[in-house]
Amino acid sequence: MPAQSVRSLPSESSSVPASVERVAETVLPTRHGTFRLVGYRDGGGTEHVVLAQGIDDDAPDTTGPPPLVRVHSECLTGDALGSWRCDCGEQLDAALAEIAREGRGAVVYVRGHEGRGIGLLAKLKAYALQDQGIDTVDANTALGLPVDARRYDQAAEILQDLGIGAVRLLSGNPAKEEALEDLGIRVVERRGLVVSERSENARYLATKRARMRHDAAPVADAWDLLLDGVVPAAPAPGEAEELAHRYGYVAAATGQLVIGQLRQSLDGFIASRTGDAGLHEDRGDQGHLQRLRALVDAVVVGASTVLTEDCSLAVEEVPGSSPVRVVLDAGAKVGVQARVLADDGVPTLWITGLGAVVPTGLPASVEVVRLAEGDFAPRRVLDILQARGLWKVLIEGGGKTVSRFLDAGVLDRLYLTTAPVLVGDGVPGIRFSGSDALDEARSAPVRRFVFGQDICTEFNFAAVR
Ligand SMILES: Nc1nc2c(ncn2[C@@H]2O[C@H](COP(=O)(O)OP(=O)(O)OP(=O)(O)O)[C@@H](O)[C@H]2O)c(=O)[nH]1
Ligand SMILES: [Zn+2]
Repeated sequence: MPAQSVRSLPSESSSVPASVERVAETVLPTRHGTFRLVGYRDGGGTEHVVLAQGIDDDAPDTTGPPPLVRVHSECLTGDALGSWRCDCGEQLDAALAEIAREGRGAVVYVRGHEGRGIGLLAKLKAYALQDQGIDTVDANTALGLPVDARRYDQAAEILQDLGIGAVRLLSGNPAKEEALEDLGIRVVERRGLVVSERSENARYLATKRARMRHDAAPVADAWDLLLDGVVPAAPAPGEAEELAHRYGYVAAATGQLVIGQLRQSLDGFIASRTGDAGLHEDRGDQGHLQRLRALVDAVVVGASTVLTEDCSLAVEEVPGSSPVRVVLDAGAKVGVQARVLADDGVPTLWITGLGAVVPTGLPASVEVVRLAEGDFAPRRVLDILQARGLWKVLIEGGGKTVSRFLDAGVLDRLYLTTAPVLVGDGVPGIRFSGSDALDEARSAPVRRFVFGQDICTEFNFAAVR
């Protein structure tokens, strides 16, 4: 027999009137910023809280769109204990993050909603039944309890008390929208929050969709979140977790971030003495360089690298857009045929010397920046990029360029990958002025990644600055 779809009980079915009373007001600093915390008690004695930002009850802002609002049902196991059986904790976290990002909105944290209104211990009994194979809907019914006993009149009254008559609702549950509308709150938009689908919650999420009319929750793709500058709160084990672990710091960075990367032979060369740079062909780096490019605003290379490798510096193998290309080329030696100067929709900053002769007829996407000879110092280059809004920068090569940025002390991180070959003599990789005493040698906390036969060492210089 096909599973029956269930509607929640209408809010009128409950006997106790809400009639909320505002009891306390303070502030709550959280990892998403500081929220106004307002405490209410309803007519049945249940206590509720609201976390709000940018909401002025006395002078509601009627100019812009209505605020983001989440009416969040209490869930001790999900919200406080980090349970993966449901998506509550992740939704609460995502709602606070979105509200903080907009600087305006409210989470109404509704107590008494535990277990869709049946209470904590009844929910645990329902979990025990689910452990034996029945779904979340039938488990409540088997206990002789309603599938969904939640009422929303207290939430509606709280919103009205805060001067919020219309909302953009953060919820995947159409019943919440209908209940609020019935109670006089205008829902101009409703959308679910991004959550991770895991083996532990997959059945629960599927049942919510199939039997409780929930929308399909937008499932977080960890890489998409990182590209959007968001660190996934609870990435699924496996690739998502690895990506969040490796690159979360790039997504989270708010100010300037300068990352160097270089792949060299074990004895420290990037090419043979004739300039054969075949070392770069098989990177075996699981898309590491592509991912770094996709996460930064600009990628910087020296002219020699462009001349020997004719790289496009584009993001091609992973989802994401190509960063602005920055070519350091005092003598304007890079020819117009070079791929970095191609008219391929990716902007290029061609930084050349004052007297260098630059060909005419360059594509509009190429901006030529002129610098005096002594002005190619790494900090000066970074200032030029920053002035153009390019805050996250990857110094991609070659050996001289990365070494100059390292020597200038401007690298926050350096990925130095060593390939298991010995070149003996050739184009040097990392070389810098160094120091007489070994205890002054550059060091920093490191992480190591194995890329095929290569070892990549990530120096976190920012941690010791
Ligand atoms: N009875 C019961 N309650 C559950 C179960 N899993 C989560 N809950 C409760 O369900 C409530 C959340 O309801 P959901 O249906 O997950 O989501 P929603 O609040 O209706 O919709 P969203 O706004 O999209 O989160 C919380 O109070 C949880 O404690 C379960 O298996 N059985
Ligand atoms: Zn939950």
